[in-house]
Amino acid sequence: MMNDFVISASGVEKSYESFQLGPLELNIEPGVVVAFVGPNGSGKTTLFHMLMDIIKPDRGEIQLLGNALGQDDVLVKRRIGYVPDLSYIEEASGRVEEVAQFHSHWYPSWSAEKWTDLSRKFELNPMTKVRTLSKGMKRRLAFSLAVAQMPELLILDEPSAGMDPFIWRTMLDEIREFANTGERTVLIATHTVEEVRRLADYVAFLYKGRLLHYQEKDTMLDKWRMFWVEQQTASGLPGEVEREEGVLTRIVTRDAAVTERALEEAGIAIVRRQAVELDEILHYMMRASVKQTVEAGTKRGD
Ligand SMILES: Nc1ncnc2c1ncn2[C@@H]1O[C@H](COP(=O)(O)OP(=O)(O)OP(=O)(O)O)[C@@H](O)[C@H]1O
Repeated sequence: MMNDFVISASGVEKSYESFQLGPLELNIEPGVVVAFVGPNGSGKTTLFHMLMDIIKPDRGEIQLLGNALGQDDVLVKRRIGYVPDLSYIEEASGRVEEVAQFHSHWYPSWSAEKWTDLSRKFELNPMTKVRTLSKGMKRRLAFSLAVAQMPELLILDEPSAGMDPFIWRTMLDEIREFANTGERTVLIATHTVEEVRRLADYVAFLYKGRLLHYQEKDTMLDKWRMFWVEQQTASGLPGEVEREEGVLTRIVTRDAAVTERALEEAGIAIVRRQAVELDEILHYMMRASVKQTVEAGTKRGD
């Protein structure tokens, strides 16, 4: 399996007692920022752990930066910056500058200049003992170390958790600047819509271990629409995600063009149309997934 993707996952599965991830197909091209969204327990961290080879998939194949996982791991890992959900920083001993020193030896693309800049912006005192840092400060440190590595691939698992709003803005600016060259790839798991809005080129929506949507954010914003129609229409139009009957019927669609065509063919005029905001799209995705799961369960008699 040779390709130009930064990440390529095929038929990847991982099962725990009460959770199954996959089967997952995912191809991520270089130079993009992908936001992984989805409710708690949908599998974001599990997926990142598999990418980082912290856990092994039960089935399937993952290629990272052109290498199958499990081969040349050390060399590949040196090209990846990773901010885990529970950072190893929690257990790091020594002072901030010692941890940075250690990093600089390990990662060949380490930029001392970038580290100096980030440690200043994130107010990291080189002499402070890492274990005495507050939760948010540890997060700042983990983020700064990962970015100063200047990796080809940056994987961030809820990086803003515990950060104050002021420093959060600094982090967003840094991620944007980091991704701006168009050569580096960033994966970010987040519950913050603003991070998706400001950073993402692609949105990956996970629900109960399944990748239900993987789409360019701008395409998504173009395709999702709300239509209001006067006449009653058969429900379940192509693209329809949700509807609300009233004086006018409001239809939410994830594919405006196909829904519009179906309405046209049925001779039904759209009296009003409106764009759907990103937070609403994520909300509807979530609701549609819950509904599908309940319906599938009812059919199976769960
Ligand atoms: N070692 C494990 N043993 C058993 N179950 C596990 C293990 N690790 C993860 N899980 C389960 O896998 C599921 C997915 O968890 P994961 O942490 O990947 O979700 P997430 O999308 O990152 O959630 P959050 O948004 O809360 O961070 C959860 O139900 C979790 O309990």
